[in-house]
Amino acid sequence: TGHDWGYGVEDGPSLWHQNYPIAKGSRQSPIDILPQTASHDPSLGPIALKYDQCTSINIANNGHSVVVEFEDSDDRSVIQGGPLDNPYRLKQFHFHWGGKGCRGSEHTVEGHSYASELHLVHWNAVKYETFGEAATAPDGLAVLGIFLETGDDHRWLHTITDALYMVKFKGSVTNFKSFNPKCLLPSSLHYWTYLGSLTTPPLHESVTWIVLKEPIAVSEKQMSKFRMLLFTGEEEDQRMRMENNFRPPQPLKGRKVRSSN
Ligand SMILES: NS(=O)(=O)c1c(F)c(F)c(S(=O)(=O)CCO)c(N[C@H](c2ccccc2)[C@@H](O)c2ccccc2)c1F
Ligand SMILES: [Zn+2]
Repeated sequence: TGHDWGYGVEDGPSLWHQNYPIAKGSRQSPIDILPQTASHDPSLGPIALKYDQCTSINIANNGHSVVVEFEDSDDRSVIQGGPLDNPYRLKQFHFHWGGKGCRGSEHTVEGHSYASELHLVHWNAVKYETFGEAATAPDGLAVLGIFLETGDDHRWLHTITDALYMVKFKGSVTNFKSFNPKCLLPSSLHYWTYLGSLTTPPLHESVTWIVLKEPIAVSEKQMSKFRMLLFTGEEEDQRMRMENNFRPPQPLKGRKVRSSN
């Protein structure tokens, strides 16, 4: 069966509700963030990212995004603090991006889209046995979102963009060891946080979103390397460039967005 969803006219975000009715649920992501409306919550402490012992395994094109997977058999790389009651284990990170010079982020800030958005997906291994189990629990996942805007070259993103040619086709995977995503963080860890969902099917409403306020700068040349990836496999004759793999903002439905300071 493979995946029954995508980002095209025939299988895109506006149609996902047909196979995934939760798409019209009460805590869907992404959202448009309104900084003035976000309530500053003094009880919200800083987030802590303990990635120093992290172990990346591989980089893959899964037909929806480019994903770097991590070893998550112990608490070697976790996010904690902020709105989280437990440490959450880093499982993978991936990106969303647009077409040439267009919008591509999932979250927007007062309607403003960024060129791309990096998601670091973590799961609550304290309360749940497996990430699959965590992925369906209301407090199972924590995703750290980082905006990418075009500007100067990002010296560490090269490690990723230089590897993309090896995973051009859907289903391709290659070794990608000892990459520490700490190098992709902006200088400030100030954030907005709210309760939401995965932004791709199965759209489980299991995510505590932590979106950093400060974007990182990447060059247009680096962004263009993401766009040479393909949604399609090597054996398919119709080549489809991987771009605009983002879900648009979803209704807030009364949710509160909180702000660290
Ligand atoms: N924007 S988002 O963070 O919501 C997001 C994506 F946008 C996204 F593209 C992926 S994906 O893995 O690349 C393909 C969709 O499954 C995942 N991956 C899911 C996942 C991976 C690791 C740990 C938890 C969740 C996805 O693979 C998944 C969801 C539910 C159950 C199992 C796996 C994901 F979480
Ligand atoms: Zn994502």
